[in-house]
Amino acid sequence: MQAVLPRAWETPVPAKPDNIVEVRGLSKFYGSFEALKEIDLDFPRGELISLLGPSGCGKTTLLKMIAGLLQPTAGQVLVKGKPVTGPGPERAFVFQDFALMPWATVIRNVAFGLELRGMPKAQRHEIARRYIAEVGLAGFEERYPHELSGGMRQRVGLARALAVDADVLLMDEPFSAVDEQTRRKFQEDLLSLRRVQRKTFIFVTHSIEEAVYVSDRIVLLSRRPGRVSRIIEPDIPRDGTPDEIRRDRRYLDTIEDIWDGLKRFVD
Ligand SMILES: Nc1ncnc2c1ncn2[C@@H]1O[C@H](COP(=O)(O)OP(=O)(O)OP(=O)(O)O)[C@@H](O)[C@H]1O
Repeated sequence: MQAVLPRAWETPVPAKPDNIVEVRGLSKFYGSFEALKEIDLDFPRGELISLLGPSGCGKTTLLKMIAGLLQPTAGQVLVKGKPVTGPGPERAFVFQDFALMPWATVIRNVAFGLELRGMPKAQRHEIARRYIAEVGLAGFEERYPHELSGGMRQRVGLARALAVDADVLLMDEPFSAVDEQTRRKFQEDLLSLRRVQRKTFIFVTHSIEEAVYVSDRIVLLSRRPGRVSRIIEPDIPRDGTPDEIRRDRRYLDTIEDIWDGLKRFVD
């Protein structure tokens, strides 16, 4: 009997993953010091991805190369399929110290990226007000950074990044400078922002718990020169309360599993 061959139009075409950022063969030397080695990574659109690894493994270096703030020694970063040669409007970097202008009000700080683009004041302030409200700072538009707590300044930094409507938000330890309560509140805000906006968040953290709690995907880097050691997709329930999630067996087991992998890199 003759074998029945599938006809061309019946052959399923595998869907191309929608990767907004692709990192290909990326290496970085600082002089003769090798900080990162041959990194290959895909960052799917709309996901929250964290970079985790021992101190000095090159997390910030990787983030800055994705931002276009630092040139790789070898390899390249592609954003929407195009090679990165410098910073671009589709990526916004939220700095660790949020780099707010101390002499400018919250609204001016949030609207600053739009001001640089030459957008008229009324229009940029309308947009800025929307994002200030979205990060929970309505009513603080006319305040100055020194009048705000660390957690509030952090939100201003986030609102500024959101206001320029970048597809990718790059965050270097966004939760490091605040107390635990603010940190947890901010994590919830980040998760709800991710639900409503289809942004891709890439962030550096030192906290395994935090990475597991907020991430769709965790990239674990090895000790320097940093390489991709593992990629973890935490399978934890997202529909419970924060306390329920933090008590869930899968959440706790994922933390344990990552710690097992990480502790061999710690001296
Ligand atoms: N401009 C620079 N010149 C020389 N060496 C650098 C420079 N920037 C970073 N390094 C070194 O490269 C390595 C990676 O630095 P990077 O800040 O990317 O690591 P990291 O994983 O973010 O560190 P941490 O977790 O401690 O914040 C470190 O050993 C660091 O000392």
